[in-house]
Amino acid sequence: MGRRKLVVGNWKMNGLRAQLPEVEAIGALAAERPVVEVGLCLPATLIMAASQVKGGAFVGAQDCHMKDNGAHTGCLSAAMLAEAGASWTIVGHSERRQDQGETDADIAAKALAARAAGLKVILCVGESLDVRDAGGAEDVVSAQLLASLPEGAAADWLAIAYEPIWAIGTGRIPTMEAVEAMHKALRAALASRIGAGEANAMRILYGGSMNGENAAELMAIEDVDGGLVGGASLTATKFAPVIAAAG
Ligand SMILES: O=C(CO)COP(=O)(O)O
Repeated sequence: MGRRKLVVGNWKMNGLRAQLPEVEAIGALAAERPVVEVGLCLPATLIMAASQVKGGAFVGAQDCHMKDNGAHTGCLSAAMLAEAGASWTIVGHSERRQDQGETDADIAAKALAARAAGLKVILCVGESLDVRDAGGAEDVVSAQLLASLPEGAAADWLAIAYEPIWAIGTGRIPTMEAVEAMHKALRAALASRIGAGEANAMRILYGGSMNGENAAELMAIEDVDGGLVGGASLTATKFAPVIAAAG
């Protein structure tokens, strides 16, 4: 189907300038493996310095505001992040949906703001453990995806990350069958909104305790087009086998 694998590290609230050598080492790994698209979504304070040493990796942000500018103390617009050197941003991570109370509508608006500033976007969705245990997680997450999907969603600027909340930072992952079923359902949901051609071209990443041990198996699943990686992206040593597993 020709979807280039996309492997992105999300450093969350981790990283000072002392970690720039890790960025540089990950950038070197990415340059060695151009078949995979590799990036790091960093704390905003590191974006500018990281873009000087990023090698073959792209540098991204972890969130952006939905407005271009204005009275929003402490927030950063997509244009600010782009100017600092970001070429991608995450929107809708479950930690922000939870900690900052972001709604599906907020997330769609953020994605549009990012696109308007020239950023590519990783839009995150995923279910809680209660939803997983109750059954029907595919329907719940598909509905969440369609509710937060921005207008004009297209594969050349948007990727989706499926991140089961209960798998984030826990060392637990769903069964391969469950991941396969979810990614298939999400692609079908995308097709219902943007058409089969665009949906087939769009990358759907898996995230949640992905590491060097499980990445190859996860990324071998037909509709898994890469990973959004937290803890295992913080050093080049840990991230290297995840990147290698993608191609
Ligand atoms: O939330 C995640 C990436 O956005 C996943 O984090 P972990 O890989 O640390 O579980």
